[in-house]
Amino acid sequence: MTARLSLYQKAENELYKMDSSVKTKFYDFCHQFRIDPDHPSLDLKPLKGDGRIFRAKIDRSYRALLARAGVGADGVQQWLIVAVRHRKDVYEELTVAINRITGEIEFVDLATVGQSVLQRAGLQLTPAPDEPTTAPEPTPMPAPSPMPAAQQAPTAPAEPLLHGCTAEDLRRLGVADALVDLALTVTTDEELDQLITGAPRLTAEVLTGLGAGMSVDEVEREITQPAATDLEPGFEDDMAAALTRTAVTTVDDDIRNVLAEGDFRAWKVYLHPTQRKIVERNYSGPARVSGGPGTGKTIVALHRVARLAAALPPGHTKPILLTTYTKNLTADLRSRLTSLMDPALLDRVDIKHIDQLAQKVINENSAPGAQRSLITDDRALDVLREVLFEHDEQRWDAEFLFDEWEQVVLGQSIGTRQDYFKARRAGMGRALTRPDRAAIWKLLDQFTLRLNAMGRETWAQAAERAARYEMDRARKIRARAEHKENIGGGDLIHLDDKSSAVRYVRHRYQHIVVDEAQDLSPAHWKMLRAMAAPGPDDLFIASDTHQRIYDRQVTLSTVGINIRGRSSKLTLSYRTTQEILDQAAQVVRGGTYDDLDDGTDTLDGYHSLLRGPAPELVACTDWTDEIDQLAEALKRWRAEITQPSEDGTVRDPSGTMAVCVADGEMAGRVAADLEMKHGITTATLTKDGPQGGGEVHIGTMHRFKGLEYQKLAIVGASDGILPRTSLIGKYETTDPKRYERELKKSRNQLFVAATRARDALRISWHGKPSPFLPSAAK
Ligand SMILES: Nc1ncnc2c1ncn2[C@@H]1O[C@H](COP(=O)(O)OP(=O)(O)OP(=O)(O)O)[C@@H](O)[C@H]1O
Repeated sequence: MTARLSLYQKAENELYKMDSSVKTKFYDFCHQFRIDPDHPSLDLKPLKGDGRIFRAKIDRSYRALLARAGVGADGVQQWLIVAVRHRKDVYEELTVAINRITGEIEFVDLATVGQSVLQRAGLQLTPAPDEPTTAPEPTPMPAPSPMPAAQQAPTAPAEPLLHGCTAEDLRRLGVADALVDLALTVTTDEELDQLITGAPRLTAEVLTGLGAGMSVDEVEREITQPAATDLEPGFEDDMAAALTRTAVTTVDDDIRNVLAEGDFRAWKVYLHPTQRKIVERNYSGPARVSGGPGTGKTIVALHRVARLAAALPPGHTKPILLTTYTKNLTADLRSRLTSLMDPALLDRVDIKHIDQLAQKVINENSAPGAQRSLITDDRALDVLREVLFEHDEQRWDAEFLFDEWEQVVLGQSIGTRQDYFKARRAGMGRALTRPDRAAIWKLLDQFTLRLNAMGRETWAQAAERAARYEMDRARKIRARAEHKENIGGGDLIHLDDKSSAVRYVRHRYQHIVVDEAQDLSPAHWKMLRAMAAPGPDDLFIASDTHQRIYDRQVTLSTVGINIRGRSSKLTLSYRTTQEILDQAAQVVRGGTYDDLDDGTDTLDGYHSLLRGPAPELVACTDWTDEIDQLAEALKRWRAEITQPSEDGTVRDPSGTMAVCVADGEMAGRVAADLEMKHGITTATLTKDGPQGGGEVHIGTMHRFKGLEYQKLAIVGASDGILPRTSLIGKYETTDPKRYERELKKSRNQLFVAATRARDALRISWHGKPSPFLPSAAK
């Protein structure tokens, strides 16, 4: 090998989409280049313009654009492929520079900037001359010629879109020099979008933020500063050092597999600098990452698990726990982690959903045959109703008491009547006097005794019991450590601690990583806290309280988890287009959201670089009309997805489209109507994942947590269904605080559902639209 070759991330993404015949020639090109970059068949030549950029021949039609990236420590010359272009699309207006904020190598091709902007800036693109033997080609993308005077708009030129910023501001924020003046001439959103599409990453993020109305200071705080790196003087000329900071793929014999993996590979390799910092930081205690939907919280959590596992000393235990709230998400985490990690290291990670973990603890602590079986909340409520009926109790209904039990009694692990008298009931609505509390305690006591007698317990009860066992275990570990310290260290074998179980008991895990943490209950947190010894990197929490869809509130500091000073935020959505994100943000706008602690969380700075069609908001006349129109949309989407690509491949549409509804009954109706009336095959989303082999996934909003689909339809978004007035309306007068909580839960469900869509979102209703869709009411 005489040259080391790397592939710029944007170039790799472009290559994924190219025809397989071009890819094959590209592999051959790379092979030849690494052996001898000066081989005559490659025809490596510097381009005019920037001077740092070279072009080399892949085949008759395609050219690789390359930059020299210094010499490696082993003396081998390094080259970076910044783009692969058809020879007709190579112009001289190309630049390679080192970004003053990130220190990364950035490539800018002005051919990707919109014509109107270039024209306004008075720029002409010059086709780069190709080999002289080539017959002259008509200039494929003629430089814009000035418009005839008669056609020129008589009105004053439109105001620049970024009129509040100066060139100096843009430079300070990290916009690539080659694009600063052009960005300031942009006058419409469309022009800005086009400029952003071809721009380097930080430039694109900064301009998107400014275009969305963020101030220069906000962009600096939310986008620029998190991406900043310490740079030595003279960094602008040190391409070899810049290469180490740039997201690239080293080109080796594996490049064929790399390109074959396509988009799937992106999240495994290219972490955003803000994501990478969170993954790589050493935390002195519990840490939290927050961020809107699709910003990569799960990706960060997975990479963090991989990094923690790689740092473990060799062994055969599972010192890392990766957990989340639901079963189907746990399966998803497992499959993504499997594709990210070496199997030997993966073996050191325990992947369990939170209830599975609680059950494991309970089983370990229960005598054989003494286990209680689980009962659903609905069934437990029936038992409570029976108790109330037998006591002829009418002051409080079963729902109120059940809520009180879950949120206050179990939520705060209250074990005695005296403690219940003192319990905090913030956010619970209806005030309760001391005699009220005495009566309620008695009723709840009867209720739990009855469940006990039936040999049953709810999930929340099981979680609370597991937390108590685990806290007890942690106390024993602490006592043993203190004892050992008091006696001056050493082995406890010959001392008074007779129980071998206590002697060998240890914390279950060294590191715990929690995804979708906003839905865990206080009992879950107490259990997790007790499972790892407090210390460096003990707990890592990924959450977004805007996506809390179960009625669980927790202040981590009250369960012994202190995340102060160890919180970070992600703001760039990798999943959703800006258009979908704007629609979804309307749903939760104006609400206040906690940060799992005493502070608040916002979606400030949340943005996307992806662009797509505006979400469709569709008013229908009745259910039949809604289903008919849905079926039409699904068929249209299917046709788009199965459109053959350049090389004739047709994509399998299964699992790329989904329909989301408010409840299970509606899911059944939609599936039956689509299948029977329209011949569209469906699969139902269950807690174990999609069941049935059909193409379109259908499920309730709860089931969509953490998932994503290329195209998604939300059906039945009517007033009365979102929110479900028949269920929660009664609280409006009897328990206004609970009413507010229920409304928020319902809003969050719609927010979660809407942000599952990657490219297309469609929301329909009949009757009056949901009040959570302000733009639909217009
Ligand atoms: N650095 C990255 N490069 C490429 N793709 C990424 C990157 N980070 C995240 N993604 C992609 O963005 C999508 C959303 O990521 P992820 O599921 O981690 O987001 P999230 O914040 O956990 O979302 P949610 O809160 O909605 O569940 C996924 O398809 C993921 O592969």
